[in-house]
Amino acid sequence: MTATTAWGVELQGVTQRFGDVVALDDVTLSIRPGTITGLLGRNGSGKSTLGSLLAAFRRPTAGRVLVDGEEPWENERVVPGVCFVRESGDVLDDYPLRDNLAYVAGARPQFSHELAGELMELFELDAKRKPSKLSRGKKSAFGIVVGLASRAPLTILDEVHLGLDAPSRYAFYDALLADYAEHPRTIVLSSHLIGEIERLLEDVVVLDRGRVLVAQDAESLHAEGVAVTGPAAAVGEFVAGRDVLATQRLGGTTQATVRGALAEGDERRARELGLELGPVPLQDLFVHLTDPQCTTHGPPGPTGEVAR
Ligand SMILES: Nc1ncnc2c1ncn2[C@@H]1O[C@H](COP(=O)(O)OP(=O)(O)OP(=O)(O)O)[C@@H](O)[C@H]1O
Repeated sequence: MTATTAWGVELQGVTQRFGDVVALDDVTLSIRPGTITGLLGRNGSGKSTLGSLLAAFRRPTAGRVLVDGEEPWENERVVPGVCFVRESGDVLDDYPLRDNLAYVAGARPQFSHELAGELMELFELDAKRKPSKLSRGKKSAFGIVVGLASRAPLTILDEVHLGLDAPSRYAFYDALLADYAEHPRTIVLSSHLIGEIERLLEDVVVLDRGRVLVAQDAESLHAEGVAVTGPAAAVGEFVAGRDVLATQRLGGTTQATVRGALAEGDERRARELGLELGPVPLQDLFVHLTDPQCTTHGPPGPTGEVAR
C-alpha cells in the first residue's frame, strides 16, 4: 500500500435552489475520508447537485460546503483534488482520447498514466479515437478511466456505468476496488444499480427530495433487517406478523426481506423450519425508505443516524 491522501467532506445546512426548485434542502452531512460512500436516491433527489457543489461547479444558495476543511469554490488547492465524473462525461469531444488524457493529467497532480493505460486496455478503448465517435458505453468507460486514473483525494463517480454492459460494469467494480486498496482515497459512488454496488460500499447516504434520509455505515444498515430464504410455506410462517419489505419467489424457494432486528429464539426457529438468514439487501431497504407511502422514514434501530 502506498502513501495516500483522502479528503473528508462536511456539508453544513446546505441549500441549493434552481428558481422554484429546491434541489438540496438544508443538508447537513459528513463523508468520512478514506471510504467508499454510496450516494443513493431516486431521480431528482439531488445527487448530481451535491456532486457539483463538492466539485465547485457552483456555489450553494445557502450553507457551507467543506472539502478537506475548506470551501472548494475558487479554491486553487482544493479544486485539483476533486474529480467529479458525470454520466454526461466532461470531455473534449473533438480531441482524441490520448489528448483528453494528457489534458486531465495536466490538471490532476496524482494522475497515473500507468493506470490509465491499463484501464484503456481493459475497456478496449482506442487512444486515437475521439469521444464524439464512441458508443455510449465506451464513452462511459472513458469517464471511468479518467475518474480512476486521476486518483483524486475526493473522487465522485456519478452514474458513470450508464450504457456499460454487465461484464464491463463488473470489470469497473473490480478495478475500482483493486486501485482503492492500493491507493485509498475518498470515493463517492452514485448509482441506481444498488444490488450491484452494495458490496463496494462502506457508508451509505440516501437523499430523498433534497434531504438526507439515511447517513450511516453499510454494515449497520445491513444489520437492520434480515433476508429469510427457504421453502415458501416455511418462510410465510416465519415472517407472519413481521414488517416484510419485499418478497421474491424462485421456483419453490422464497426470499422475504424483513425489517427489524431478530428476537431471541428467532435463529433457532429459522433453523428448525429449514430457513437461511442473511443480511438485508440494500435495494429492498432503499425502495421501502424512499416509497412516498412509507410513513416510518429512516431505518429502524436506536443507532440509525437519520437526519430528517
Ligand atoms: N441546472 C439546473 N437548473 C434547474 N434545475 C436543476 C438544475 N440541476 C438540477 N435541477 C433540478 O434539481 C433537482 C435535483 O436534480 P439532480 O440532478 O441533482 O438529481 P439526481 O438525484 O442527480 O437525479 P437523477 O438520479 O435523475 O440523475 C431536480 O428537480 C432537477 O430538475
